[in-house]
Amino acid sequence: MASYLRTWLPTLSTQQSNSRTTEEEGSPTTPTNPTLTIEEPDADDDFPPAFPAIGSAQRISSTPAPSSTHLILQSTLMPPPPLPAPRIPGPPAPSSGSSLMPPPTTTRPPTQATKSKKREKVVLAPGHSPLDWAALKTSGADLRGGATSLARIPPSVLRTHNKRDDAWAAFSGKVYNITPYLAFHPGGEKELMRIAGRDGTKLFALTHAWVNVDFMLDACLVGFLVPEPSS
Ligand code: HEM
Repeated sequence: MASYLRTWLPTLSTQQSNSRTTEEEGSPTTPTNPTLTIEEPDADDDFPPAFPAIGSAQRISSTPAPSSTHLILQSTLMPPPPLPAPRIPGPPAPSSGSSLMPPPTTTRPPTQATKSKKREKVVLAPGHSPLDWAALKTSGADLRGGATSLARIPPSVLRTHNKRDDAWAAFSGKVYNITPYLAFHPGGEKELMRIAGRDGTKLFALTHAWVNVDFMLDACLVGFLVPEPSS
């Protein structure tokens, strides 16, 4: 069968002969014309061609499969694993990164210094949500307490507007009538009244610097804070 195939596949025959020559390092005895080299079927001759072909790029690039002897050889060369450290009974290492113990900060009760000041949750009256304030602002209602023009307001004048029904406060040089906003303030009326009649820039920035006071109270602007006139 192999001889028959070789007659039809001369290239295969040539390849086989060549590969055998390379493997056996023998002298090349194969004639150049494969059609003339019809050999008798031989049991020893029935071997498949080398795959990948000898000298092919595939064979060169592929690494040889590790044989069992190769593995054994490698393992004998490997150093033995380190012995575990002997366990010494005693107190656990303090705040070791690998320890499974919880950090002492979570096991110790909080001291007075670590306790934060509790913020009281303010419940706004119905109809006093931030959306309601936005609607009131754009409604055209008088939120300036009767002021028709923007005034120059010294600290002495500002101080007189410190009542619940007449409260002004200054923020970054601008004076606002905060009275209509008191009931809408998410932080509560009490907190907002702390700056009634004075400059609240610092306290405002400390509490919530992210709030845009100029936008929220633009309809409440009554004037600008100016230095006290010299007498
Ligand atoms: C007129 C100026 C002010 C405006 C327009 C204003 C506006 C606001 C707004 C919009 C919030 C909600 C912020 C948020 O949820 O992120 C808020 C919360 C708050 N404000 Fe003001 N605020 C003013 C002045 C003040 C002042 C002077 C204080 C006094 C300390 C204060 C104390 C608070 C507090 C404690 C909260 C938190 C409320 C909470 O967590 O529920 N605010 N304010």
